[in-house]
Amino acid sequence: MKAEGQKRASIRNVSPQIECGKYQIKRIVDERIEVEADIFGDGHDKVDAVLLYREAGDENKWEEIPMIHEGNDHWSSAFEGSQPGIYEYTIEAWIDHFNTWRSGLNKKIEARQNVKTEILIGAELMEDALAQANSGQKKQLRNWINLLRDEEKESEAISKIFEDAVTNVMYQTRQRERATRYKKILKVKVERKRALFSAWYEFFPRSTSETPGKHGTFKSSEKILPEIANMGFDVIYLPPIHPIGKSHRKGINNATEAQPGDPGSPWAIGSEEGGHKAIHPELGTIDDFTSFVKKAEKNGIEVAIDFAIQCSPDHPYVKEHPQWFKWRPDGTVQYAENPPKKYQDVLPVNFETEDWENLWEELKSVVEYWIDKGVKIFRVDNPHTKSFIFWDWLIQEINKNHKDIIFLAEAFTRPRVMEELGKVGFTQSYTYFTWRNSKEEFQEYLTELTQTELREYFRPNFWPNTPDILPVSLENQSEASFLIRIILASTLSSNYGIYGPLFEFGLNEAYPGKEEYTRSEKYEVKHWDWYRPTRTKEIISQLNSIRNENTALQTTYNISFADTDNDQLICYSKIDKRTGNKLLIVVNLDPHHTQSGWIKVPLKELEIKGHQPFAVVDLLTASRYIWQNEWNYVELHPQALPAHILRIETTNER
Ligand SMILES: O=P(O)(O)O[C@H]1O[C@H](CO)[C@@H](O[C@H]2O[C@H](CO)[C@@H](O)[C@H](O)[C@H]2O)[C@H](O)[C@H]1O
Repeated sequence: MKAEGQKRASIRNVSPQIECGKYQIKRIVDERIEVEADIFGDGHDKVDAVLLYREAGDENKWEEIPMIHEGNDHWSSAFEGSQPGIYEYTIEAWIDHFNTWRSGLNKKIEARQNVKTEILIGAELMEDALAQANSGQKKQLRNWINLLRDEEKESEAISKIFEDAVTNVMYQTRQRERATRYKKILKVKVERKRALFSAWYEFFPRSTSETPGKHGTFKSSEKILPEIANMGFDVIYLPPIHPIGKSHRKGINNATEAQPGDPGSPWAIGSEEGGHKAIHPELGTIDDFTSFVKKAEKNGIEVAIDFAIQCSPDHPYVKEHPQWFKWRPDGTVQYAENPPKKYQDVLPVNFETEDWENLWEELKSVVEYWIDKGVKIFRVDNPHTKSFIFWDWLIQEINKNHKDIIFLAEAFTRPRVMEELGKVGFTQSYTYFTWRNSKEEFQEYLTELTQTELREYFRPNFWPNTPDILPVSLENQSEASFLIRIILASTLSSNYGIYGPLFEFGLNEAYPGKEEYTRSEKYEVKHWDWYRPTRTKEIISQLNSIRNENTALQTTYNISFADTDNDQLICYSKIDKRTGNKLLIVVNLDPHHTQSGWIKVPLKELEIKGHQPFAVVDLLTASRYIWQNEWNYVELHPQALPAHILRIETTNER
């Protein structure tokens, strides 16, 4: 290229990008993508730069946004994706000759030097700009050139040079052939809002019958939808809904042998009644399922199903595609595991099979089958025991025709492995929240999730409990512990979920020596009084309404921790600058004792002027307080309410 050797701007350290642009970063619609870089030229000439972005596939149609110099050669700008899809972005920078000349001229004027020649150079720069100008701009440029060349009008010329009109025209007509384009085109996956803001409720449809001892169905599950909607959940997640195998079926309390009548674990997918595209007959028919999905939608709830790639020995795949399993010399397949857990009732699929292409296509067809039945959210079971390269392919393939599909990675494993799943495209991920307990642990973990590179690709979903986990923080604990955990989950993270109705009923009995529920629903049909009111239920409804009404709780990435003088009190602010919604949350982490102390309100971040009174309203109790100082006293009784969710009202309001 002709101008290649004339390029003088350097663009370095561009962020965000993951592993040199190998993976896409993640955002939702209308969420800002702040792009930063070090941009500089040789010598002392001034540089300028623009951020370029476009929807992928829209070749050549770049939108441009000026970049701002933040100082020390560091530049920034931001853009947003207006609809779900892949967007591309890059940077272009160049030596800004006009601005360089004008600031030199200014210095000479200030030093009272003769600027006659300088002004003539300015006229030449304007002449160069004519080639890029439209007809209106050409007219303006010619007038200014004449003025700059008129020796009689030097002072008029000087004041013209510094006018905004000149700045604008010279900016719009700048020469770009010597501009440097950043060497890479980076990508961001823009998703629908639910990818970042969701409240999940997991339950077993088989436990929804009104008659004790009877197997629940999709029809009986429909009846409890209003109850779940009243609590404010917007995603229902169902454990696998497919036929359950009989061979090596598990019994009560994870027994490796079932007794007659034991229903088996729903994750033991597949029997002579069908596999991953079939419905467990006792739950109903495919029509019952689609009707359930529609009823849920009417209640403002999306249905998420489980995608567990494993097969009971009775699954049709085992006979039809034996090449997808790793057979041992004794003619058996080693059962699946997630060490130290053993899944004796299921066979893992072998992702190293020679027939991997057919396997991948079949699994893709499973996801598409359920999308066709109205499902848009998949909770993926143990994705870390399947190959990353498969997930990378599958998620991209599905997103080609369905940009609104959400995949939640259920991987409680090593950090690097969980991170890789986020990188290859999982929309949301389960986290270590379940095992974080102290103020220091929460602060450290949230800082890692929101302030490091993880922020770009790992979207957390916080779960206080799951059918597999009754954590120590809830085991044998009272209502206060359940409230503390759900207040933390729903306010620290914009995506959160619970396994009900055990959570709202406060069920807390663990299997001896394990972090699991005793007599787990995973191996039994239960009978619950779904309509039993509990205080936890009431507070969950309140929390979900607060989340819906306060945009500051609709992202995880605006958290900022505040000082407290008591380690049992954790305090954090959440601010939405666009809407002006400002919250300050204080939680007593001690479920057994009243804790009191002083919290330091981040006045600057909340835009409160020091020593001016401001009102805070507790959204949980509607109590209103006027505070004046930076440090304020709080006292939280866990048996009453273990937290304040304070909305900062207008400053100076009494
Ligand atoms: O391995 P995780 O702890 O992440 O748990 C998930 O996957 C398990 C395997 O699918 C699943 O385990 C349940 O189903 C198994 C297969 O039927 C059975 O052997 C286990 O005893 C049972 O817990 C677990 O529920 C799921 O969340």
